[in-house]
Amino acid sequence: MTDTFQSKDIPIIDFSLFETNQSLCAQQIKNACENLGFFYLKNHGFNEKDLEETFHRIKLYFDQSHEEKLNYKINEHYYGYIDLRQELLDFKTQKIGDHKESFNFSKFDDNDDPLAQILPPLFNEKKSLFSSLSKKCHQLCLKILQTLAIALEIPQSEGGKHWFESKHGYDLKSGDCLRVIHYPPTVVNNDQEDTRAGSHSDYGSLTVLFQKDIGGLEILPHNSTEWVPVPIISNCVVINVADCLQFWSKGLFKSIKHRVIFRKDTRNLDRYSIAYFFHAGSDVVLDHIPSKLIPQDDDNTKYITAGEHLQNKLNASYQKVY
Ligand SMILES: O=C(O)CCC(=O)C(=O)O
Ligand SMILES: [Fe+2]
Repeated sequence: MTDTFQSKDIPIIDFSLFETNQSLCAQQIKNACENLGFFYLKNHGFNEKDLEETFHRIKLYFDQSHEEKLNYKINEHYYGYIDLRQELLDFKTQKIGDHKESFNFSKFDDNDDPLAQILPPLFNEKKSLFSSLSKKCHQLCLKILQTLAIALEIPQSEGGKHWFESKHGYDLKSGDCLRVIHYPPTVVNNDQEDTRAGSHSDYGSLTVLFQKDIGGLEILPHNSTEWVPVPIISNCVVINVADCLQFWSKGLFKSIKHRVIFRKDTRNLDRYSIAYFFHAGSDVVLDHIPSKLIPQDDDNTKYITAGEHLQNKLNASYQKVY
């Protein structure tokens, strides 16, 4: 990767290839995960009308009073409402928290588990919209992992293209989270620093990101010093590799830093986005991926679980105790 990397170099992968030419799809996704760790996906299968309706609901939710939102504030499992400035993604350099508020949904339970997350009324009324989005994001990520397993040539005897799947079941306890985010306009004047979301990498295996109307997302490609905008491309979702998959693949797949800045032209506008953070089950041991393309471990390698990996990351990034 050189310093001349530009937005137009971010790969756009046509996911209809998953049905028509899986090995080509696998090669393209593997290349993107190895080189940049960030790519657009078109023909991803999400219904544009449902996404419109979801964004509309999200706006209604964040338009409510602060008191109302605090009735469902984030709990010890990291699900619920997260206040403005409460999260500090770039905890090493930023002095104040991100200029955003968000709501984290746990995975949706079909069995009416009494311990399941209680949703605010505005989300509960449209629960099926959010539950189907959560499940579709999860299924998409499973397919992406299938393509990686194909490209990694994981032997059939080890599970072949399904190797990652049982480790990421929707029914497993994990850090998976559908997050909706509202970035209000900045109140800080021009010569002071403020940011919508500080520089960070994501924690799990993969992230699916839906941006809408207002740009500001930027990436810092591996070995580069220049931030590169990730413009909104209609009908495309953004996929990125996250830290756990980078760790698990011994650095073959890149989890790169990204951030959301206040662009001059849109700093006075609200921005909304939706992210699905896709994780391995908390008890899954991040041991060797059976592929000759993954560097071998030495005998002293100590394996940790996906849950331990995530906890290390989370402990550092929240300012407040719950
Ligand atoms: O809102 C965005 O575009 C990016 C959000 C993000 O990177 C995150 O929440 O991890
Ligand atoms: Fe992120």
